[in-house]
Amino acid sequence: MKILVTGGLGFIGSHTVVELQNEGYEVVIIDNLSNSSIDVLDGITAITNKKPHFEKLDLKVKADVQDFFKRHNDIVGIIHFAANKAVGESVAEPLMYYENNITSLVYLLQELRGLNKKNFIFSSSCTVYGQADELPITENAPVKPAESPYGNTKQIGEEIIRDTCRVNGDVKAIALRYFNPIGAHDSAEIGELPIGVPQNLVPYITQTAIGMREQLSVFGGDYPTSDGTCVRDYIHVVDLAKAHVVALQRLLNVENDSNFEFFNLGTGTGSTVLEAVQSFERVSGTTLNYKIVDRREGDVIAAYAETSKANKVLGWKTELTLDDAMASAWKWEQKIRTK
Ligand SMILES: NC(=O)c1ccc[n+]([C@@H]2O[C@H](COP(=O)([O-])OP(=O)(O)OC[C@H]3O[C@@H](n4cnc5c(N)ncnc54)[C@H](O)[C@@H]3O)[C@@H](O)[C@H]2O)c1
Ligand SMILES: O=c1ccn([C@@H]2O[C@H](COP(=O)(O)OP(=O)(O)O[C@H]3O[C@H](CO)[C@@H](O)[C@H](O)[C@H]3O)[C@@H](O)[C@H]2O)c(=O)[nH]1
Repeated sequence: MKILVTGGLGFIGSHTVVELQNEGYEVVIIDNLSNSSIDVLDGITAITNKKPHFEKLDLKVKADVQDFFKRHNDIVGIIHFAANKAVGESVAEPLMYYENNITSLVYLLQELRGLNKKNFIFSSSCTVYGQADELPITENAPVKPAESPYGNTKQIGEEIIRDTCRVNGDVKAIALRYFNPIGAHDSAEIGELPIGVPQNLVPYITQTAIGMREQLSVFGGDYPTSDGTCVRDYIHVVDLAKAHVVALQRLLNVENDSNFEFFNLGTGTGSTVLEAVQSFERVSGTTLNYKIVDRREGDVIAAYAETSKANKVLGWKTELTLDDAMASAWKWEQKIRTK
């Protein structure tokens, strides 16, 4: 069965391609390489022994998207990762974010018309909840006004899919709201490759430990949490990737009342920034140079998932720990810097 993975050479997409291939799916990747490298294809192939079909294509170019689907009208499922994802950049360049994240989605959904199987999985984010009133966060928590254009593209994206499903009963869609994906494949063949100075915690930690950055700034030590630092739900990217396979299987095999569903994907456990640092120090055997500095604008205090919907309905739960994720991120960082 042929599955299209957009953004399949990116961080989460590449790990999902591996899990799909492991389950026997035939994978076609679209990526414009705006935030990834063609080398990732070799990394995937080294793990699975099967090179996925790859097309360098920009989803913002409607004619190219239409042409792609003319040649691949036997696709039975689409997993749509391709998007810009840097929160700060989206504040500075809102139209770039709206153009890329929204038009790509619309062009893909338009092409569902020509497919016999119209199954669609969308990468959403826990950012849609903002600072939730209650923790852990259930799928019933209200969607809060977006803090950034990036966050808004995820909210609008979900609405576009909901509206599409409402009038097209044969379209089946699932939005997956990721908490904080981290880590790398255990083989260290693929992992996270941020361009420039990392904005996210874990790549900043590993780059500090390897000597590329002098010191980790811990943003805020006076939050109302157990140690004063923010709480997040860090999920191993391999666990996250596997959730896409079960979500796809649900779309392919299960008849249910709703043709648009959404699920939180997290571990259900919150960790503070300092607990994440301690986990890294534990598994790497290094001492990290860090300093507590002022709060970062826009950070929510705490976010972690209530995962029982995904556990029960998808039959999925995380298997890997924060320590596993940190160990894999460290292994990956060490491998790419010694290449
Ligand atoms: N990483 C996170 O913390 C996180 C959290 C929540 C949601 N998400 C969402 O998950 C998805 C994947 O995230 P990621 O961390 O793997 O990001 P990533 O940047 O590593 O991967 C995205 C891929 O999409 C490609 N791409 C972007 N625009 C494209 C276009 N117009 N045409 C073709 N390819 C294009 C990029 O080159 C890249 O390879 C994104 O939609 C992101 O918003 C990520
Ligand atoms: O150098 C750093 C980087 C981060 N942090 C802190 O670490 C935590 C996690 O930060 P980060 O890794 O940047 O993740 P989030 O800000 O939670 O956002 C990520 O997770 C969201 C939910 O999935 C996505 O929407 C965003 O795109 C993605 O960047 C926060 O408390 C940050 O203040 C630091 O203290 N120092």
